[in-house]
Amino acid sequence: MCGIIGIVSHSPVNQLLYDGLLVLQHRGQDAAGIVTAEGNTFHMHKANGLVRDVFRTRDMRNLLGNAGIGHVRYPTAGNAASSAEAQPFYVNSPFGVVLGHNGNLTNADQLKEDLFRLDLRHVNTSSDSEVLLNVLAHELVEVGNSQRLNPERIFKAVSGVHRRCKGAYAVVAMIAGHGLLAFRDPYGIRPLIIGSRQSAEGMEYMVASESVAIDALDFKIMRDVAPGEAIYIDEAGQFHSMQCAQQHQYYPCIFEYVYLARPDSVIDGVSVYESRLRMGESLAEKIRRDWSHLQIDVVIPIPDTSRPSALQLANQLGLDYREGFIKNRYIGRTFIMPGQAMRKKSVRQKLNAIGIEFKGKNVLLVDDSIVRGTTSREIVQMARDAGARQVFFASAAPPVRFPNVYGIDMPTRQELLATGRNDAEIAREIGADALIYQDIDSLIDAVRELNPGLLHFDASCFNGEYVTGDISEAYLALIESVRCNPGMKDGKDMDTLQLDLNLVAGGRGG
Ligand SMILES: O=P(O)(O)OC[C@H]1O[C@H](OP(=O)(O)OP(=O)(O)O)[C@H](O)[C@@H]1O
Ligand SMILES: NC(=O)CC[C@H](N)C(=O)O
Ligand SMILES: [Mg+2]
Repeated sequence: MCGIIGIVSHSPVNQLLYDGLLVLQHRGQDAAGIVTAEGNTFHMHKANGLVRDVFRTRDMRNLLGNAGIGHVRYPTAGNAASSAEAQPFYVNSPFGVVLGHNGNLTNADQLKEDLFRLDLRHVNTSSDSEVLLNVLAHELVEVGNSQRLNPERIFKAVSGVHRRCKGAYAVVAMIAGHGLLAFRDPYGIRPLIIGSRQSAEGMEYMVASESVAIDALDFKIMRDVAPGEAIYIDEAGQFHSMQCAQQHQYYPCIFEYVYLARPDSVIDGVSVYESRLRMGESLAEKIRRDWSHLQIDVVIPIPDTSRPSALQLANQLGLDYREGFIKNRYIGRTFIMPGQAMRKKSVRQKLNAIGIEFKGKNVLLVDDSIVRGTTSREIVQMARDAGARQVFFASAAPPVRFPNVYGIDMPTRQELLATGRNDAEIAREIGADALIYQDIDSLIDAVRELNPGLLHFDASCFNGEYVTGDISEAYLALIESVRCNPGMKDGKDMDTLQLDLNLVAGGRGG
């Protein structure tokens, strides 16, 4: 999950894009970038780091123009450390296209090979997003046939992207001399929402990963971009939209509601905050039903994301809710940091216990999820060190047992605490006296009750069902071997691996 934003205005957009990226910072802390369009010229600045560190005043001054796109990166593919993979990406033909991507392509290797062999396009990074940009550029060439692009041709090119790309993609792009294009994959796995506002000179539009950016920039929410749909705002400020996928159906990622999104966002008609309250309610029901023998003195959230669930859980059970852990506001989200050593160190730097809330008490710690167990292991120990008698742990999400291949960086089963372990074994691993997980059906109900129109969700990290239908055991094994053998990224080994991936992709008709 990265954060993306695009704005078409009647006045300079550099500050708006910067402010929008700031409120999407929770979606990616590794790199940030902005491209603005001034006539046919793009101005770009991107680098590794947080938004506030990447953009200096001189960079902002250079970002001229009344339209632009921005990106905050949380890497899932390619090289996390490489600033060459910061987004947006640029390609000079046709016309000049820039693109920012949230998600992960599951057939990127096959596409890269096809681009080189069939489309005569070279992609020099290992980023799947640069592959996506080149597929879009190629499709734009195909439909344009050296003429100026119009909405119809642009939408036809997006249909071509849908035909070729597999996986998850929410995209913002700009075509030089034309306008702003945004689209969402045919399952709508990653979120994308549109806003507008009336200015003295006419309508202005924006698209963003989350509604919180639309609120913060004082635009009004129009609606979510539908799965498979594309939005195009031309140079004259005219709004166009079209369904570009032959088959399309909502399968939004349920982990957005569990952890990724900000609680003050509304995604696909569901308030993230309210869904978290409901997760707390159903967890409370489960405790009342199956765990009534636990003598709980106090409920303590693990800041930040679990707070609404923990609060509602305590309310439902008539228990005290206390802030037993204080969060250092200058440390970012630990789950989306690269590397286990950094994540582990940061939990201790980020959270500290308040002794009186633990001393001699039986505490129920509530977190939104347990993924690698980095947070829960440390936190249970901190509760014990602070004098807790018994430490119980509740997770507002079910066990995470399967890799995510759609834009969340958890590609290997080995790193997931719950893979191959039952609840009792997981409780032992994190050192808890009892462990209560949300049931998958209750999680889905908690979200769906807020928008009954959402019939399906991508819940693959909980149930192992991959909606795109192209995820084989061989694919997962290869992704894991790349992750577990970083040495294989160089030289012959990587070539062998690349070949294997192509065979896997080819074998399934990709
Ligand atoms: O089992 P783990 O691998 O530790 O992952 C799960 C933890 O990571 C996240 O917290 P994070 O610190 O990223 O962000 P938050 O402040 O939004 O809760 C999440 O809220 C859990 O606390
Ligand atoms: N989390 C994401 O959306 C990642 C986007 C892209 N796959 C990258 O690695 O940069
Ligand atoms: Mg957390």
